Parts: sequence; C-alpha cells; structure tokens
Amino acid sequence: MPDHAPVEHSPTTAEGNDDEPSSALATARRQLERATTHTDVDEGVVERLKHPTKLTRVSVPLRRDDGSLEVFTGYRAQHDDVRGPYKGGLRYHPEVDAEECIGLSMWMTWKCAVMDLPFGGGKGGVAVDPRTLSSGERERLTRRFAEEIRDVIGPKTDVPAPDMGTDAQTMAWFMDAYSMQSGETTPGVVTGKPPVIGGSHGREGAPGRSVAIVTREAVDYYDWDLSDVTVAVQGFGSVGAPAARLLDEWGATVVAVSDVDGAIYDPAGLDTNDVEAHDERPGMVSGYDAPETLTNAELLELDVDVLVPAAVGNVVTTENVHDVSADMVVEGANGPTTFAADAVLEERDVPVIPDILANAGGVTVSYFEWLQDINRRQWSLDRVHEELESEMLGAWDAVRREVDARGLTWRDAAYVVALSRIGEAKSTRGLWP
Ligand SMILES: NC(=O)C1=CN([C@@H]2O[C@H](COP(=O)(O)OP(=O)(O)OC[C@H]3O[C@@H](n4cnc5c(N)ncnc54)[C@H](OP(=O)(O)O)[C@@H]3O)[C@@H](O)[C@H]2O)C=CC1
Ligand SMILES: O=C(O)CCC(=O)C(=O)O
Repeated sequence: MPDHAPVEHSPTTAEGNDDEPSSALATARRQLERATTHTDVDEGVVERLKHPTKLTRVSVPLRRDDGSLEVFTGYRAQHDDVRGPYKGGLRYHPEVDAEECIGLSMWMTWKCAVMDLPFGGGKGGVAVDPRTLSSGERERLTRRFAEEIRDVIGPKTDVPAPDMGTDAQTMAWFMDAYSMQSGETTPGVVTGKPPVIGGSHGREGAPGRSVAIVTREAVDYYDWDLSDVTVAVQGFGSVGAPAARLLDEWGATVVAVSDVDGAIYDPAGLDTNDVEAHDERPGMVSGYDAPETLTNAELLELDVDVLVPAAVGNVVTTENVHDVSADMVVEGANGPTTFAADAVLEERDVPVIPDILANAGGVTVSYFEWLQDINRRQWSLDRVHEELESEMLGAWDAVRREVDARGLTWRDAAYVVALSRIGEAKSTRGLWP
C-alpha cells in the first residue's frame, strides 16, 4: 500500500466549485452525465433516466402517546423498472424529502443493474426523527404510511426494505398492515423482515458484509495485505457495524468507529465485537471506554489505509476532501462523497469504491428474500453467505474489467456496467424511443 504522503492542499479543478451539488438528486444526475460519456447508451434513454417515473407524496397522521396529533410527510420515489419491480429502502430521518428520495432511487436503479438483479430502483421514507418516537408511535406511523402508499407498492410492482432509521421490526409492521388490507399474508411486499415471518437469514448484516467483501477484493487488487490495513468506519449501524466486525475478523485493524455523537479511536485496533451497535445499545459507540475519542469530522481525516463512510450522505465534500488522508474510500453509505470531492480524490489517485457496488449486499439478499417468499422456502444462513459472496465477486469482476480495460474510475466503471444493462433492456423491450 502507498506510504501516507502528506496531503497537499493544492488547487484542483474541483476546488472553488461554488455550485457543488448538495442534494442526492443533483449528485446522482451529475454522476450519470459524466458516466454516459463512456457509454453508447441512447441520449434519449439517458435523458429519461435523469427523471423518476413517479413520485408519490403522502401525509401521514400520527396520534402521539400524549393524545396529540401530528402530521408527517412520506414519499415513495420510483425511478425506473425496465429490468423488474422497483426496489429500495424506506428511510426515517428528518432530512427525507422528494429530491433525496429521487436521487436515492436513481442509485437503486444502478445498484440493482450492477448486481444484475431483476429489479429497478425505488426509495422512500418519512421526514421524521425516529429517536423522538416511542415504539407504539413508530408502529402506528409505519402502519399508516403503508396504507397511504399501498396503491403504488406490491410484490410485483415495488418492494420496499429497510434503510436508515428503519429495521426488521418496521418491515414486519409494514408487511402486516399491507396484508390486512389484502386479505392474505403477503410476505413479498417488503424485504428485510424478521426470518420468522418470511425474512431471510443474513439480510441485516448483508450490506456491511458486501462492504467487507469489496474492501477485501480492492485491497487485493492494489496488492496490499489485509493484515497490514488500517480502517476507519463512520457510522456503526446496519452497514457500518457488520462491515467493521468482518474486516476485523479477516485481519484488518479497525482503528476507529463512530455514531452520531462522535468517534472512538485506538491506533492499536478496537475490539469491534465489544463495541455495541445502535440497535444493540444506543449510545454505546461514543460512550465506549476507548483510548481516545474524536469528532466525526476528525475520523474522516484519519491517516488510515481505508476509510468507510457508512452513516449519512455528503460527508466528504470540497470543504474537507483535502484533509482526507486515507489511501482508499469504500462507500458504505449512499452518496457519502460529493461530485466535486470525488474529482479531487480522482486527481489524487485515491480509489473510491462506489456505494452502488460496495453496499449492494443489502439489496442482493433482499432479492434472495423475495425469491424465498415466492417459493415459501427459507435458505440457511450458510447458503445466503455463499450466494452473496458469489454475486459480489461476479459484480466486482464485471466492474474491474471496465477499470482494467478502459482506465475508468471505479464509479464510472460501475455506472458503465449498469447503464449498458439498462440500455440493452430498454432497446430490447422496445420501450424507447
Ligand atoms: N440498511 C440497509 O439495508 C442499507 C443502508 N445503506 C445506507 O447506509 C447508510 C447507513 O444506513 P444504516 O446503517 O441502515 O443506518 P442505521 O440507522 O442502522 O445506522 C446509522 C449509523 O450512523 C450513525 N449516524 C447517524 N447520523 C450520523 C451523522 N450525522 N454523522 C455520523 N454518524 C451518524 C448512527 O449513529 P446513532 O446510532 O447514534 O444514531 C448509526 O451508528 C445510509 O446511507 C443508508 O442509505 C445502504 C445499503 C443498505
Ligand atoms: O434491500 C433493499 O431492497 C434496498 C436496500 C437499500 O435501500 C439500499 O441498498 O440503499
């Protein structure tokens, strides 16, 4: 692996870019425009792919525990379904809005195509801080949201799943609310459910597992040795915790992890199994008794080999990219690197393994779950892990071939793989022009 040379704060083409896009939609559109210069996909198809097929916006009234009524706004963005039903998570977060859901749904379209899954892209959520809701309020909000969007979802049309702020229990309530109106149990309407009601073993840890698999492959690609590699992981939730623990298990040294309140740091390596994730015990990451504590901003600038931003979007920006000292970035979160920051990292030859490949294990095991629900037959955890490993290696190889053959960045290469599959599906179906 390269020596950690001091990071030079030299001007770059990206620096001074006043209109750095901050929304997921703006970033997704710029990434698409850039990647299409490397493909021969029809211009009209590209234009179409800049827009969602449909955006559903609903009001979600909630009776609070104290008897008051509050109305939240919920969304479901459906981007493209040429390859199969819309697929993607539901997010509960105060910053959820239409643009964010559309941008995230675009990334789902590419992610499913990179993985060669028979799905298109969707994403939705409710603009709410889930930490302010009691368990009963979460259940009532979820059931009402499911009813409000039931006309646009279904096992053959659009299949939601967990994302930030939602979990397997949320999916269980969602599935139950949908099934009650359908008059039959419909497990395939969502994925990421608890295994006892048709969920797949291994779905919860799957996005983190794929981050770890892809990190391992990237480390190998650059002829580094995983046992010499230091890693910092921002976010210790559904994606960050399993990624950190697997990399730790496979020999890497995980020196820092964080939650919303801050990071813990041990240059000798943390025992990641001893640190409890949010769903295990909230507050136990930043509250852990570690040699040093850092802010989340300081974690992003640590002199490590691999930085895994696995919390929220837009954390590596033109404001801090020059201080990012990692030799590689593996995107656990969706959209953690802004378009302009990406350009700076490219100029510095810091490989960025993109979200649409790295965290795709979640939707891949969601696909396994959807198959299990259709067949009413559950797979063992070993089978899920084996099949995920094989799907991730297949996608990694497809992207790597584009990197090797054409000298593209990992993100452009992943987009080229996705766009060529989507373009071919559109021309074969004859939907376009
Ligand atoms: N869940 C899934 O299946 C998938 C999720 N993703 C993406 O991964 C990312 C994380 O999602 P997920 O792991 O599900 O989310 P979770 O809610 O499970 O965990 C998020 C983690 O990030 C921390 N966090 C929240 N806000 C901030 C912040 N502003 N700065 C630093 N840390 C923060 C949380 O801290 P605290 O515990 O204190 O709240 C928590 O540790 C999102 O971008 C999501 O879209 C991608 C693929 C699949
Ligand atoms: O499992 C899924 O269907 C989608 C997960 C998701 O939202 C994501 O990969 O960003």
